[in-house]
Amino acid sequence: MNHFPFRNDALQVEDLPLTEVAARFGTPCYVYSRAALTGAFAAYRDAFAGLDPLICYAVKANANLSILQLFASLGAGFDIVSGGELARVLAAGADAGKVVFSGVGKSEAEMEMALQAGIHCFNVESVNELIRLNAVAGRLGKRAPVSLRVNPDVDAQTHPYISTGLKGNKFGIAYDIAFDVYREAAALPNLRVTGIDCHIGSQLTDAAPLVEALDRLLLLIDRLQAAGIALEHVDIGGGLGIRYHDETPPDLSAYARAVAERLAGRGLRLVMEPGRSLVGNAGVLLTRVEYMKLGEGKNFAVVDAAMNDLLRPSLYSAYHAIVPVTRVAGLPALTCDVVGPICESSDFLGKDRELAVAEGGLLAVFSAGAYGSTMSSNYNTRPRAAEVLVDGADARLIRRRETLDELLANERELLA
Ligand SMILES: Cc1ncc(COP(=O)(O)O)c(C=O)c1O
Ligand SMILES: N[C@@H](CCCC[NH3+])C(=O)O
Repeated sequence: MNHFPFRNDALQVEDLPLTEVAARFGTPCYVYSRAALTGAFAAYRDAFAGLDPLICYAVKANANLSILQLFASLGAGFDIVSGGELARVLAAGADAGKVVFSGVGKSEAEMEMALQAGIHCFNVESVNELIRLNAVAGRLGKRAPVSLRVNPDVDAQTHPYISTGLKGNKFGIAYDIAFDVYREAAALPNLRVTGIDCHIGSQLTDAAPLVEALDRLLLLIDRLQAAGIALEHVDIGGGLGIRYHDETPPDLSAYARAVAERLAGRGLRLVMEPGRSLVGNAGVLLTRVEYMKLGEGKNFAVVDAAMNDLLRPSLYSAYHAIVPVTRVAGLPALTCDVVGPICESSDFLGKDRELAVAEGGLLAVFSAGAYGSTMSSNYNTRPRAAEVLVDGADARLIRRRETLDELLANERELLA
C-alpha cells in the first residue's frame, strides 16, 4: 500500500499543486518540479566538482524546451541523437560547443547540421560512419571532432531492452577492433580525434559495471597514447538508475570518487551523459479516474492517461508508483489495475495496486519525468498531454495539450 505523504526520492504529492494544475490545465498532464530538476543537476555538479566535468544531459529523457533551457542555464551541455534533438537544444539557446552527438544511424543531413552548428564532438559508432563523416566534413571544408563510442562488452545488469554495452548490442565499436579503428580515424584528413566514449545501458542500480567499462576504456587510452594518439576527453555515458519502487540507486559520490581516482593525473576532461537520473524523479503524470470498473476477481481504475502517454509499463513491464492526489475520508482501498482507454490489453500504468480512489479522483503516476513525454505517441488518435513546470507556488504551462486540429492538420491538407 502506498503511504501518505508519498515520497519517491525527490517529490512528494504535497510538493506539487496537483489539484490546481488539473483544474487549470486539464488531464492527463505531465507535471515537473523546477526545484527537483535543479537539485538533481546540482547533485551531479557537486559530486563531480573536483573533475570539472562537462555534464551533457541526454535530451531523449525529456526534451521539453523549457527543461533544456533550465539545464543550459545551469551550465549543462547536451547529448543528442538526432537532428531534431539538435534543433531543440539550439532553440533552447544552448551552446553548440557543449553538444555531443551519439547514435548509430546519423544521416548525412544530420552530420551537416551538426558540423554547421559547431558541436563539441560526434560519438561515432561504426567504421562506415567515420568514412561518411570524413566525406561530409570534407565537402563543407571542415574538420569533424570525433570521439569513438566503444562497446566495452560489459553487462550493465539491467532490462535487456535498455542494455547497450554488450557485444550483441547494436551500439558502439567492438572493443577488440577499437584500437585499429582509432588509427584509421587518425589518418582521415577531415576528422580530428578528440575523445573516447561509452554508454553501457540505462537504469543501472549498481555502478560497478560503469566503473568496469571505464577501466576498459583507460586500457585502450593507454595503448592509443603509446601509439601517438592522445585523447582530450573521456565520456563515461549516462545510465545511473533511480528509485521507481524499492531499488537502491547507485551512490553518486562513491561513483564520482571511483571515476576521480581513475582519471587522476591523466589530463583528460570528463564528459558525462546522464538522462534519467536528472529528470526521472522530478516529474509525475497527473491523471483522472474516468470509471471504476469493479468485477469478479479483478477491479480496474480506468484513467484518462494511457500507454500512448507513458509507454514504460507496457514496453518494459516497468513499475511506476501510483498515488491518489487527495485523500477521501472513509473511502476503502481496493486492489485494482490502473488502465487507460486504449484498445490494447497492454495498456496499463500499474497492476494490482491498492488504491483508495473514486471516479473523478486524481492520481499521480510517479517517476514519470524521464522517457515519459518523449516516448509518447498519438496512438488511438489521442492528442499528446500538456506539460507543466512547477516553481514554488507558480505552475507554468511549458507545452500545451495538442489539439485535434493540430493532430489532423498534416493529413487533412493532403486529402485528395
Ligand atoms: C548514448 C546515450 N547516452 C546517454 C543516455 C542516457 O541514459 P540514462 O537516461 O540512463 O542516464 C542514453 C540512454 O540510455 C544513451 O543511449
Ligand atoms: N526508454 C528507456 C530508456 C532507454 C534509454 C535510451 N538509450 C526507458 O524508459 O527506460
